[in-house]
Amino acid sequence: MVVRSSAARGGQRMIAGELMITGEPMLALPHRATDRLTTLTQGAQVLDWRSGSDQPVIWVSGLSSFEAGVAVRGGIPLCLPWFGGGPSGDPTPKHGTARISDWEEIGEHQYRLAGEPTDQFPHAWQADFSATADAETLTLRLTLTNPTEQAYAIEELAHTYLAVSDIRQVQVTGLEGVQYADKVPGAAAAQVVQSGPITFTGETDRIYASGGPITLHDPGWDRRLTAETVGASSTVVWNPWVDKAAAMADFGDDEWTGMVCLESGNVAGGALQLEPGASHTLEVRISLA
Ligand SMILES: O=P(O)(O)OC[C@H]1O[C@H](O)[C@H](O)[C@@H](O)[C@@H]1O
Repeated sequence: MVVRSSAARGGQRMIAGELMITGEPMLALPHRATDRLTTLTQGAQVLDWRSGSDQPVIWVSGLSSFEAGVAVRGGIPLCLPWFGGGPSGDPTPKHGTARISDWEEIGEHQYRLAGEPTDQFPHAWQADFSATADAETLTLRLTLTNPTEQAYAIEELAHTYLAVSDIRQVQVTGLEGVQYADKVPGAAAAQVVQSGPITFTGETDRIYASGGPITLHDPGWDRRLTAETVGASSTVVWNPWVDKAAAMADFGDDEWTGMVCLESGNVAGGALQLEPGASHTLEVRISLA
């Protein structure tokens, strides 16, 4: 099922809670909508945060599919137990199994998933996720537990899609002097050090070796958003720009101007090492500054 695009809704951004209120059968996936938050059972994915800002904070593509087993384009997918193609580049599905799995709802915006060993990731794991929000702050908590008797490395990432007025006008600060791997095809393989604020002038896809804190400055909406973390060693920054946006079926050709992904977690060289029986909690707080 394809949710009608924002354009088809008269320029209004699709707001998941609104779907409940109007009773339109548009959001086919099981979800929970409360005053501030909408989360999906699939992926334990935050779909919307109705903050105190006049403008949306969380971005969802007007072309996203909301079919079971298909990744939703937008919100906050959780990439787990690997990110991208994992350390070897081989595992599929991309970004791990968690975002397309049904989690068990154990409370209001609280979910649990018991990951079974697979060929791609031959270890059991458990994930507990919760999201809480008020007008100023959205807080995510993801606890990973290794229930096995073997230590292993595991990747995790809160893949936050943020709405912006115009990607060409925004800046991200907080990663100055931090090393990053540039994943844009054709980029040099060597690590680069960030010099000054991040600005966007083309396809951007980077893994920074720092969990922040970072600030997104959006002069067009006269807004600043901060992302503070506990237990994160990586930040991924992504905007597909023109060609990659056009190549994605679930991404509007012009939508790249209105979004940026600022993703927090532990990936690549910063993957978690989990000892037998050990747990690790990642906390991400996104606030209006
Ligand atoms: O299209 P998806 O599988 O949802 O991935 C969307 C994007 O996610 C991350 O930001 C990666 O760094 C990008 O390389 C990727 O293109």
